[in-house]
Amino acid sequence: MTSQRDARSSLRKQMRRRRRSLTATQRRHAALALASTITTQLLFRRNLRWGLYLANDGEIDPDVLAARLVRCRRQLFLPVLHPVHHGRLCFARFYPGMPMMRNRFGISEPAPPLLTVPLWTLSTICVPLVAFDEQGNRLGMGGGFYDRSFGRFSKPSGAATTGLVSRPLKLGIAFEFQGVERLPSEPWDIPLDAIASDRRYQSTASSTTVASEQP
Ligand SMILES: Nc1nc2c(c(=O)[nH]1)N(C=O)[C@@H](CNc1ccc(C(=O)N[C@@H](CCC(=O)O)C(=O)O)cc1)CN2
Ligand SMILES: Nc1ncnc2c1ncn2[C@@H]1O[C@H](COP(=O)(O)OP(=O)(O)OP(=O)(O)O)[C@@H](O)[C@H]1O
Repeated sequence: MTSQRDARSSLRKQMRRRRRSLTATQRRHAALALASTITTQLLFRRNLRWGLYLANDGEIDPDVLAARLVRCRRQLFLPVLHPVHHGRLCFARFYPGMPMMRNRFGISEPAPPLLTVPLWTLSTICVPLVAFDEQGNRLGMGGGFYDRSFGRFSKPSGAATTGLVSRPLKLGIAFEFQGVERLPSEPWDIPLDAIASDRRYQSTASSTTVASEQP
């Protein structure tokens, strides 16, 4: 158990170092390529409400994707550290130019008063990754925020599901080099439905259905 924790921790360090070491040009190319891998998918046209993130610690930047979503009149939401439920995230509507404040990790988030929405009302949540595997297992920054937030909505039951549609679609976002053959999963890990990188878009083995709605 401890060795598994050590392995995750050293992989986290290694991947974080590698992504921070990219040049500005490499980052720009990757951000453009990432946007292309997503905008060519059906879900880009179908899905209206997108959870994104503001790049931090060398993460692949979804800013080009965000600009294209805004141009296509999609609604954007950003994660905010939950003010009441410690260790969880809530998602707040984001408008370019709105007032922002830094959270305790130094990441900008929409400032109060917040327009938060239930997680299941989003169609896609782009999840920042430190590492991932083909099965949809993920390694994040180690706070457990996404796992805790997804936990209640992971099963295709109740309000999160209408017919075959399971919401939100959990779309992991990363540089291609962050992919590893096999990540040991922990009991609390919620697998991703799909992964988008600067090279490809791929549904994972854990994926059930693609969340979609007509504009
Ligand atoms: N862009 C982005 N936003 C995000 C996340 C993320 O991974 N990326 N999160 C995903 O969960 C949440 C924030 N979680 C985070 C967890 C740890 C650290 C971090 O830098 N940890 C430091 C030690 C922090 C400390 O002083 O306690 C470190 O590991 O160096 C950052 C964000 C919500 N927003
Ligand atoms: N659903 C949960 N309920 C309670 N504790 C949890 C849950 N999910 C994760 N944790 C706790 O959070 C800690 C960090 O988990 P983990 O290493 O999987 O984070 P991560 O997936 O890398 O981070 P993040 O989800 O923020 O990207 C773990 O030690 C675990 O105890």
